[in-house]
Amino acid sequence: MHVLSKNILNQIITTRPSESHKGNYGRVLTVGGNSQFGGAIILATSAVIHCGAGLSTCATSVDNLTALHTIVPEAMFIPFDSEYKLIDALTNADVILVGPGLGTNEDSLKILQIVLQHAIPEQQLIIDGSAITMIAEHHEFLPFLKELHPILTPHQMEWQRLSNIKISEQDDIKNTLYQQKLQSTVVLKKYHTTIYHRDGSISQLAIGGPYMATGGMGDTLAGMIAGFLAQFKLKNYDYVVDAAVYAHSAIADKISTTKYVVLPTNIITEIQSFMKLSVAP
Ligand SMILES: NC(=O)C1=CN([C@@H]2O[C@H](COP(=O)(O)OP(=O)(O)OC[C@H]3O[C@@H](n4cnc5c(N)ncnc54)[C@H](OP(=O)(O)O)[C@@H]3O)[C@@H](O)[C@H]2O)[C@@H](O)CC1
Ligand SMILES: Nc1ncnc2c1ncn2[C@@H]1O[C@H](COP(=O)(O)OP(=O)(O)O)[C@@H](O)[C@H]1O
Ligand SMILES: [Mg+2]
Repeated sequence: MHVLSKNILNQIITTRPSESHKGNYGRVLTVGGNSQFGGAIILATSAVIHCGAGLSTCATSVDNLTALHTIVPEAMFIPFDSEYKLIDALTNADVILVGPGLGTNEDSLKILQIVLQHAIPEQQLIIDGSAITMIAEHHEFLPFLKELHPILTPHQMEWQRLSNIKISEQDDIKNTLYQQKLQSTVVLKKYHTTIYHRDGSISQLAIGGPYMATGGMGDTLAGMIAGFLAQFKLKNYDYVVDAAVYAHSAIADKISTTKYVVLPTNIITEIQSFMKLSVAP
């Protein structure tokens, strides 16, 4: 077990080469946000953009279009119920995040199915929120995980649904056993979030705290992981995931010195300054 420290940040966050353009910093597709949970995908997409991904497209309910463009005009939009537009966007993405606020009804299920069928192992796939809950209920999706090797970001109840390991019984031995079966990276979100990597190594946070317990905090983390993966293209992406998870809680800790609770939008506002300060000297 490796306890993450701030050293991870300046290993990953580097000065950008002058001769570069948006295409060098990754194309991200975020998929989620039904008419009830639009905030989730807007937070995730905002986090992607504030981390520095080059181009971001949000596939969401048309109900969220005005809010999305008001909050992050940098994001492009496609309606997530247009099958051909979704497939086209999936084909063009380097990194795909599916699940924040997607919901779990028949329409959500169809969208998840399209994503899993059209993503390829060369892309980075992050699966969060409702998408994890649906995979837990539809075991026919499990073979896609073994083929695509995604990054799963469950909270403890989502992990219980997927793994059948009760929250009270979740420990590194049981968690690793199931995570290895899935052939996926698992970011198990909790007080001192633990990351189970595909090579069997485990990283853990020793930072973060209850001031982070606000809806949308996990959606923001998922967006940060996507934004980091899009631009920091290391062969060993484990370190990139570790860095994003560390940065999310480190920003929260910093804000919590002057604020009783830390909102996801507070984190998003701080990402750019925090990353600037984290570049290796
Ligand atoms: N602004 C928006 O649009 C927002 C949209 N959102 C979107 O909503 C969708 C549903 O996601 P969800 O996480 O809100 O609900 P769900 O999956 O049912 O889990 C909650 C259940 O699990 C239990 N529980 C136990 N341990 C837990 C733990 N450590 N962490 C958390 N929960 C824990 C918990 O127990 P209880 O609270 O009853 O004690 C409860 O019974 C998803 O797509 C998400 O992206 C949200 O992000 C909010 C902001
Ligand atoms: N007590 C806590 N200590 C540390 N981190 C916390 C605490 N409570 C919540 N968090 C963090 O907040 C996020 C919650 O994720 P999640 O439940 O998926 O939120 P949402 O789906 O509402 O966006 C995770 O990153 C988790 O680690
Ligand atoms: Mg969540």
